[in-house]
Amino acid sequence: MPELVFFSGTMDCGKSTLALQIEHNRSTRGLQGMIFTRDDRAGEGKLSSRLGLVTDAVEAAEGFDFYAYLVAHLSKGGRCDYVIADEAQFLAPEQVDQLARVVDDLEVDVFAFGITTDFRSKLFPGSQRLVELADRVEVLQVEALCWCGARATHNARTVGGVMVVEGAQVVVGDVNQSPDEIGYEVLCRRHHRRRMTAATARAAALSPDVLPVEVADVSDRSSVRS
Ligand SMILES: Nc1ncnc2c1ncn2[C@@H]1O[C@H](COP(=O)(O)OP(=O)(O)O)[C@@H](O)[C@H]1O
Ligand SMILES: Cc1cn([C@H]2C[C@H](O)[C@@H](COP(=O)(O)O)O2)c(=O)[nH]c1=O
Repeated sequence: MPELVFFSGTMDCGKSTLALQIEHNRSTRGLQGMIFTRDDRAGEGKLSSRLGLVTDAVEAAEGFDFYAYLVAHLSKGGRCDYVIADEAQFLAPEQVDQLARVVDDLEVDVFAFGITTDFRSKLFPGSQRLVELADRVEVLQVEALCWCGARATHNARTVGGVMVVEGAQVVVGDVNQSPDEIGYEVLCRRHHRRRMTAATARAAALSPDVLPVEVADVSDRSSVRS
C-alpha cells in the first residue's frame, strides 16, 4: 500500500540527509523518484544536507500543484515510483492535500520532510496538515541537542545569539550563523520557554551576579558558621 509519511524533527536533525539516503537507496535499485523542495538554503531547485550532499529538485513554489504536475508527467509517458518533498513545513495545506491525492489516486509513495513548529513553537500550516493526513509521522532518531545536553525539541530564532519571538513565520536561515545575522538554535523545551540560548546561558554564567555568590559561599563559610 502506498503511504504518505511525514519525517519530522527540529532543524539540523538530519531530515534532508535522510531524504537523500532514501533517494539514493531507491534509485540505485532502479526506481525513479521525483524530488521536490521549497526555499532550501542552497537555493532554488536544490535539496541540500549539511553533510555536504546536494541534488537537483523541482521547486514547489506557492501555487505549485503536485497532483497536476505528477499527472502531466505520467500522461507524457514519464515514470514516478516515489515522491520526496523536503522543507514540507513551507507547503500550503492544499499542497499537502495534493500529496495525499498522489498517494491515494496515483498509488505513489510520498515521503515528506520538515520541521513541525516554528520559532514560536507554533505549528507551520503545512506541517499541521501533514500531521492530520499522514499515514505515519516518523520522528528522526538522531537527536539534535540543546546546549544543556538534553534532546532538542524546539527551534529558536536568534539575533546576535539572543532568542526573538517576534517576526515573520518564514525566514530562511541556518544554525551557527555569525552573531550579527538572524540565525536559529535548537533548544529543549525548558530552555525555549526560558528563552535561554547558548549565548545567553554563557553570559549568565560569566555574570558578576552569578559567580561571586558561589565564591562567597566558599570563602564565607567561617563567617556563616560563627
Ligand atoms: N561535519 C559533520 N560531521 C558529521 N555529521 C555532521 C556534520 N555536519 C552536520 N552533520 C550531521 O548532519 C545533521 C544535519 O543534517 P541535515 O540533513 O542538514 O539536517 P536537517 O535537514 O534536519 O536540517 C546534523 O544533525 C549532524 O548529525
Ligand atoms: C524555526 C523556523 C525555521 N525556518 C526556516 C529556517 C530554515 O531555512 C528552514 C528549516 O530548514 P532545516 O533544513 O530543517 O534546517 O526553516 C523558518 O522559516 N521559520 C521558523 O520559525
